Amino acid sequence: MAAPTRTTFTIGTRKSKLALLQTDLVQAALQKTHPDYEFKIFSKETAGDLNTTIALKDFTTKNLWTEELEELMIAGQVDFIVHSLKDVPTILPSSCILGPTMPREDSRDVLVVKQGLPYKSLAEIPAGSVVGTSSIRRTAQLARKYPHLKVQDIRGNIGTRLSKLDAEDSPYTCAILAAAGLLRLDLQDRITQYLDSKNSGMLYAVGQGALGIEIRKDDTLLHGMLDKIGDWDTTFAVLAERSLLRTLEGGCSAPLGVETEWVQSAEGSKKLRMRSVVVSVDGQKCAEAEVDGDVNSVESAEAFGITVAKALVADGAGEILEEIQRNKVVKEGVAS
Ligand SMILES: NCc1[nH]cc(CCC(=O)O)c1CC(=O)O
Repeated sequence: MAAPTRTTFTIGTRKSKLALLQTDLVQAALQKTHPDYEFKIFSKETAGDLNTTIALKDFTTKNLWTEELEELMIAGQVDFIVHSLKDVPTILPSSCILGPTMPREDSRDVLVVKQGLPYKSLAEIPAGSVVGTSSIRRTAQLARKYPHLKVQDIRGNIGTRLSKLDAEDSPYTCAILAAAGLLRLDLQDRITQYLDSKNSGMLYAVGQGALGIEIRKDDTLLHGMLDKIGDWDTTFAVLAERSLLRTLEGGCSAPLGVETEWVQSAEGSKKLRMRSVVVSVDGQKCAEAEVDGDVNSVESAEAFGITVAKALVADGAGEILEEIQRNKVVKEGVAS
């Protein structure tokens, strides 16, 4: 007798407002392509949600946001997990894979100015002002391009960060956040400036703005279903970005920025253009690469990521990353 057909699926997610909203997007898309199936949501607070004091870059475990949900999926309690792709480690447990990626939200970082202050761009923020961010990537790029600004940690969910920024006695003049989170939460009014390579030299995180749908590797039924809501342009772009990050082996704490776009080449073919930067935390050293690649399959996307990594290493990225790794080892040695 054939195995009974599964018609009910449980989606695992973190409990934050943004995570739940993103899960709703995936649920709605699947419900549309598979109207006869039922998609339930199981939400859970993860270690990453609960600990908001330790600086993110000092965590040694890299998958604070993903590990517990993965365990539930491997145990069969949930069928797939919806993540913010940028929080998903580049190496997954051997029994898990990412499914196709849905169209990406705006992938850029944005400037958010404290309520009541008049500044319209990062360039207008006065010297000595404090920028709120806890990301090593944003800190390093700010140190490089805006050395006259100071950076201070700002932690928590997006709503929490905005309240910390706006608090009357807050030290911050502005904060840098991902556009995607603000747009999804209907907080577009708070976006003062979209940041990119041209207007500010700020590149975004690998996978930013995209959703990562993680499934069990052997779940071919679900993989086939996700194919119907996936978008190849997004899937190939984020595969290439993740391959670049994996190759550099910096994990989620690498000060790596990317900017990926599809461009029409002179010969009329479509190419994936990737700008990338690795910056030392103090902003003193910087490696950059801009490469166009023929990307039209999972394999060519991953190969392209490796090509970009090589170009970055040729420009000095290896030394910068080794130095960060050395400092980490020293820090952990002192702490233990
Ligand atoms: N680092 C936390 C995080 N993970 C995902 C998002 C939302 C944007 C996205 O999906 O990329 C954010 C907030 C931020 O960086 O401002």
